[in-house]
Amino acid sequence: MTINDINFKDKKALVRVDFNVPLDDNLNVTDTTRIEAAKDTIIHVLENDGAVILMSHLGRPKNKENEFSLKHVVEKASDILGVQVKFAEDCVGQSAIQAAQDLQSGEVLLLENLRYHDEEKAGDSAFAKALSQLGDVYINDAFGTAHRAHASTAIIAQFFEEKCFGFLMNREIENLNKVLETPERPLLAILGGAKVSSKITVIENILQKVDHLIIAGGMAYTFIKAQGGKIGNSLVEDDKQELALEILKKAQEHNTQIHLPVDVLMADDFSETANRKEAAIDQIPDGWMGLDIGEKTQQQFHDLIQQAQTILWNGPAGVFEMQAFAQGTKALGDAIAVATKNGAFSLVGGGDSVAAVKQFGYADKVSYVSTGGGAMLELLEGKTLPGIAAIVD
Ligand SMILES: Nc1ncnc2c1ncn2[C@@H]1O[C@H](COP(=O)(O)OP(=O)(O)O)[C@@H](O)[C@H]1O
Ligand SMILES: O=C(OP(=O)(O)O)[C@H](O)COP(=O)(O)O
Repeated sequence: MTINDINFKDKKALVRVDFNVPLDDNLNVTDTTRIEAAKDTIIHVLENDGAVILMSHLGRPKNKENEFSLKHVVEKASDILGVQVKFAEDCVGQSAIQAAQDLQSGEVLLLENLRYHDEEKAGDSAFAKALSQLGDVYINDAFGTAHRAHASTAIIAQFFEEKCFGFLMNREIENLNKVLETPERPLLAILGGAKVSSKITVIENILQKVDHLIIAGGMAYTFIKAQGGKIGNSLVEDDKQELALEILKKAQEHNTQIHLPVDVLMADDFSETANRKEAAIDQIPDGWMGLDIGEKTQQQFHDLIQQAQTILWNGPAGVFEMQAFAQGTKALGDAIAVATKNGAFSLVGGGDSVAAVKQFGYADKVSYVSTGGGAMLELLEGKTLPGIAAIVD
């Protein structure tokens, strides 16, 4: 059953969205991407004479702290949707039931943070049932939370006859499939970021599928050291060196070419004002650390990216949060933008990678930017996401 098969007339659609958006110190929303991404699903229900009840979590509250209240999101959501969004002080109980009952077709109601109740994360069945009684149809459009087996994502679906994914969820799955299932080749994956250990399953799963794999960022030094290189004080996970060698060997078996940086921009301190120098990647002296890829590497990666037909990017090439070490990540973004303009399909995902792409102005120059961090990584690891399985099953 897809969203287009459902008749929403005079029905209330209970829509799980991921409105887990960043707020500043004054509790204003600073990035509206996830709200905008859910818009077409919400508008579809309204245009088909239904009403929408939105449910989401915000942050990781412990004790119903005000800073995690979804009331801070109401104004931005109203602006984006072009409809005044109503708000229920709780997601279950009398206030929620009354607000849902009063809701008319064409109206939108946002429920208070699901995680104000421990039952949400516990995947509590009675809580899921109570939520389900607010609506007639269930739509899951919360891709960013699809890797969580929570009440509103994985448990609630069983209480509905009519249930489906929203448009965002469909888009995310479709675009990921363009990379993982039916890529135009050559397929290139670029993995960066800080730790090998947090992405090891991604590397292992990706290795079997891609033609080329670039390993950049802080992750690269564990591979360089494992091969006998001198990495000075660069980030390293010594207990993962053996694994790094195994990965290099496996890549050969799969005929996958792994590309590591050949040079590095190093610094004598982890700070914006540190002294900086370029060096060969395996010749970093003690007291220095690699914080970005060097110019030669940027050029090599640029050329490699131009040869790819499908490009997946997760994880920055350096400490891009500091301007002094942002150049390598910018160069990757630039190269991917050029390749995309020339016809390649490019997908970017991961919290920090997406932040970098937006910060440097490449969000509109790649084919698809995922709204999921952890969710996208788990899909890349080859896992089935509970939020997806609950609808498909
Ligand atoms: N050479 C490096 N040394 C230390 N940290 C690095 C290095 N390169 C990148 N990083 C850091 O990695 C972090 C991002 O990693 P990660 O969370 O794995 O990315 P993503 O969220 O895109 O999956 C950034 O904070 C960045 O500063
Ligand atoms: O922002 C989210 O995850 P992400 O930062 O990995 O994309 C989701 O809303 C999930 O939140 P959670 O990691 O608190 O379960």
